[in-house]
Amino acid sequence: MSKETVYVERCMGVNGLEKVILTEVRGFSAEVYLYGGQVTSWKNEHREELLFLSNKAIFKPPKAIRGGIPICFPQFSNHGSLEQHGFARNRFWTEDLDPPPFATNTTNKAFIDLILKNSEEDSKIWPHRYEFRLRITLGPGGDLMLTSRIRNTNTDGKSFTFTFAYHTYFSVTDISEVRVEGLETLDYLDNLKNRERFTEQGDAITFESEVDKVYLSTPTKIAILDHERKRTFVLRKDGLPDAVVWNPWDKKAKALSDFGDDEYKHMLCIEAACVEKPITLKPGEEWKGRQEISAVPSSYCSGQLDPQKVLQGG
Ligand SMILES: O=P(O)(O)OC[C@H]1O[C@H](O)[C@H](O)[C@@H](O)[C@@H]1O
Repeated sequence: MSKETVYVERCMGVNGLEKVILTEVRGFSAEVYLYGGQVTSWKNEHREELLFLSNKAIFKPPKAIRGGIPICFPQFSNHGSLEQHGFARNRFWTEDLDPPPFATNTTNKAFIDLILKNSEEDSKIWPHRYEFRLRITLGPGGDLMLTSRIRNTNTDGKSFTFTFAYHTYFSVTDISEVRVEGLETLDYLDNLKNRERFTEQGDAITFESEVDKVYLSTPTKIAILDHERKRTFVLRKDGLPDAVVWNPWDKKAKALSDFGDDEYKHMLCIEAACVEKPITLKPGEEWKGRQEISAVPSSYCSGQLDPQKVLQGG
């Protein structure tokens, strides 16, 4: 008798924190912690982990979990008076049992709806009422989709403004063998140079030192090529014009207490974001931001493998 797929399973994760495991028929899976509303794992049909999660990640509030896909809301980075990356990543989300319908109906079965609302405590630092609905879906082909719907439910007539990011940590074999496509020639703000604005030169983005840049008005599709593993991640986004690229490299890695000294070699953050032009919502208005990631064999998507290596059969 064939084992039936359990698409959504609720269980306990590290330190007794609640988590949800999504599984698809072909064997892909994803894990989501209610703490942070955070994806911490995304595996392909061979059970290979596709996201980076630090060996030193701390699963203990109020610390945010280092890795996976933290949600930065209502503030990205330190662009404002709130704590770094806002508070959504270290709050307990709840399951949204009756979410409003989506415009497009799909037949996906492996998904979970989460919700975060204002609390009395948070109102002291961010005096607004809101409903943040997050749907996390694992598609039949293994794609991981995150859809955020944020609604202003203020009753005092006030608008609110926020910045946002899906802070995705991709797992890569060797950062010095990784190339990012889709951000060439774009303008970016360099966080390592007081957010000064520059224009990207050259035709490929590769990595040989610390990087912390906010690329502006990027295309909706970005590819991350892991040459060594011959795997390409394709990130598609909607409603999120910017893309943050971050790798702490050796020195900054050492300064992070929840990050191994050498782990920077095996991760790259590419973050679908809205940073340069914050979003403002009037009471009753809703904003939607979507990210979809997939992992495909490199030759399929790029067609730009190193000719030298191709010739040598490497
Ligand atoms: O250490 P965290 O608060 O999680 O932030 C990690 C990183 O997130 C983003 O990528 C920012 O652009 C970086 O400046 C920051 O260092």
